Amino acid sequence: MSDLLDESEIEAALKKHPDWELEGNTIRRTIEFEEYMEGIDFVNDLAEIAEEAQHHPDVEIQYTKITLTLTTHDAGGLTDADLEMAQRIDNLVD
Ligand SMILES: C[C@H](O)[C@H](O)[C@H]1CNC2=NC(N)=NC(=O)C2=N1
Repeated sequence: MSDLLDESEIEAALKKHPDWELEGNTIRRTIEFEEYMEGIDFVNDLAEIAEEAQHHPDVEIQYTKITLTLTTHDAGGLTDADLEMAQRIDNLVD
């Protein structure tokens, strides 16, 4: 089982990933796209990455606004797997 991150590790991670916010035992990022299908294409690209990593964000689609929520369900909170996926998502967006 992955080790849960402690408060200082989470604080450091959020400084490294300023587009993400702590929400309980998850981190969340919202991305606004110009067009609906741009967001859908992004979600499809992300799904490939998540499946390869076997670490899947929760995805909320609100027209052109995509909200991603990361937590490690098997561990009941945030782990390094979430930080690694947050970095991969940031790379995909940039
Ligand atoms: C067997 C499979 O690797 C596990 O169920 C994976 C799948 N994707 C996952 N995604 C997330 N976010 N948390 C998990 O604990 C998790 N576990």
